[in-house]
Amino acid sequence: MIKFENVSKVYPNGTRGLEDINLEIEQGEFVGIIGTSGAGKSTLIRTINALNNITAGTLIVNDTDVAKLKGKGLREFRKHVGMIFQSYNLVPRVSVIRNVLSSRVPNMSFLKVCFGLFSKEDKLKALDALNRVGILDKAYIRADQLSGGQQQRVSLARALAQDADILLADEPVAALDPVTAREVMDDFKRINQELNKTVLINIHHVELALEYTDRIIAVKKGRIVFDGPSSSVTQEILDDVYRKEA
Ligand SMILES: Nc1ncnc2c1ncn2[C@@H]1O[C@H](COP(=O)(O)OP(=O)(O)OP(=O)(O)O)[C@@H](O)[C@H]1O
Repeated sequence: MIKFENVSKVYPNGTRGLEDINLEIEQGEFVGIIGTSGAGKSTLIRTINALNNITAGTLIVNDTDVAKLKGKGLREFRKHVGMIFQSYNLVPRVSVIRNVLSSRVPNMSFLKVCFGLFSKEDKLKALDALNRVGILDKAYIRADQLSGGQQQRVSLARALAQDADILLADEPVAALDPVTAREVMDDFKRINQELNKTVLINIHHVELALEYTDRIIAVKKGRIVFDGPSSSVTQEILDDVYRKEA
């Protein structure tokens, strides 16, 4: 479970990223986070794996007080939270399977990492993850030889092979054409349903968010202005979320 209690985030330059956020997300939810550019969507999801530290309030993720984490505890915690970026963040000149296996590195000894000695279990896990996103046949191809949609699937497979139970995706389909974007959203949906992973997606494509996610959280100026079932989002709510204010 993810629980924000009166969480705020002020960046070192004084910009207020989040303002008094109160939120509970149960394991297995599929949540879309919407809002205008600069509203605080990325800040919100990046606090969950402590990529952004919070400056007030309490953030509990799977019974862990995230603000108190450091060193080994933080590394251990991050194994449970996978991150998927708009730009895929793959190692381009390396095979797909090596990219997916990189998620297993935190579980390995230094020497094994140096020699690339992944266990049979790790390899099977990586292949299973690639199979789940439909690109098992690409396992031994270099990552930079794949299309954008395929690269995003590798990124998703990497998060799955990590055994994360929470997947945070920051604009995962923004760089993809409409058909490929849907295919990747289908993957997220399937993984959410089959594996009961919590999925939080920052997404500018509102129609995709409404169609695929179960719950919408709308952010405006660092505050939550709507939180409810995707099916209950009306045009009036969207007009309010996206209204530019002077
Ligand atoms: N590292 C930073 N230092 C200072 N201010 C920041 C930093 N990162 C984000 N901000 C500011 O915090 C606010 C929220 O930004 P955030 O990136 O979370 O918005 P967003 O909703 O994800 O926007 P977008 O859709 O454009 O990615 C903005 O005013 C932004 O300028």
